[in-house]
Amino acid sequence: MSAKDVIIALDFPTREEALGFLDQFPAGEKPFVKIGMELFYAEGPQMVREIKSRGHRIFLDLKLHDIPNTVGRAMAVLSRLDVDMVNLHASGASAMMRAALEGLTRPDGTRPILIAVTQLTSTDAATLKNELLIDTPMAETVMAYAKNAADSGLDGVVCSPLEAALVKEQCGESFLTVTPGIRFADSTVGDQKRIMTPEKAGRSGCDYIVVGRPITQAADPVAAYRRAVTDFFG
Ligand SMILES: O=C(O)c1cc(=O)[nH]c(=O)n1[C@@H]1O[C@H](COP(=O)(O)O)[C@@H](O)[C@H]1O
Repeated sequence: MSAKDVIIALDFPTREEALGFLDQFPAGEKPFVKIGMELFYAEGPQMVREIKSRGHRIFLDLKLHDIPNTVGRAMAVLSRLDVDMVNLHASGASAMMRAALEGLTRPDGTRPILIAVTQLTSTDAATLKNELLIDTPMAETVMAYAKNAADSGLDGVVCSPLEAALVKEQCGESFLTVTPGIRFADSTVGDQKRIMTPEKAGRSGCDYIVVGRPITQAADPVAAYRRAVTDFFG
């Protein structure tokens, strides 16, 4: 199942802004995109269908986290949307992850890729210890969540690029690592804490890098996307 690609985070508040962004790409260039809470809450499932009909692969990033029954039933609804990847929080624990997998699987046995967020890339070691009250070091925490996700039958995790190689080592080469927290050396870091350049991420066992503001806020977004692709593939 392992693949490699750059996913653009379409973090826009309206359909017009999201489509306006995509319209800058030439007709034959169809980047893999992520639709997150902002765009989905604003525009709903129709936005997903419209972007899919334009030929993009879609990671629907809604980070589900609730009791197993609720997450399983919500995943069954999401499975009717033709998305390629969905996610949940691994901290919801294994019963929730198994319910999600079951809910997501369509009657014909197919389903989108399901990945689990381990620790958000905006969380650093101090926050982990002082606010989340997790005394285990970051890498060990991410690894424990990743193993739980793998044991629950999920396809991979969202982690920072800093942990990707270790996840691959512990959970197997085909277990996907989807990594936000990507910044060019000359990018603004913003709220991200565990970051890496696309170039280094490409050499660190990341299957997919998720890049938002360094592309969407660039003066030339198409050039910034191509720069990320070139750097990532090396
Ligand atoms: O699940 C995610 O996609 C995600 C997990 C995580 O730990 N960190 C993280 O930044 N993300 C998402 O990845 C994107 C990163 O955007 P930028 O920081 O603008 O590159 C955002 O849409 C986040 O919601």
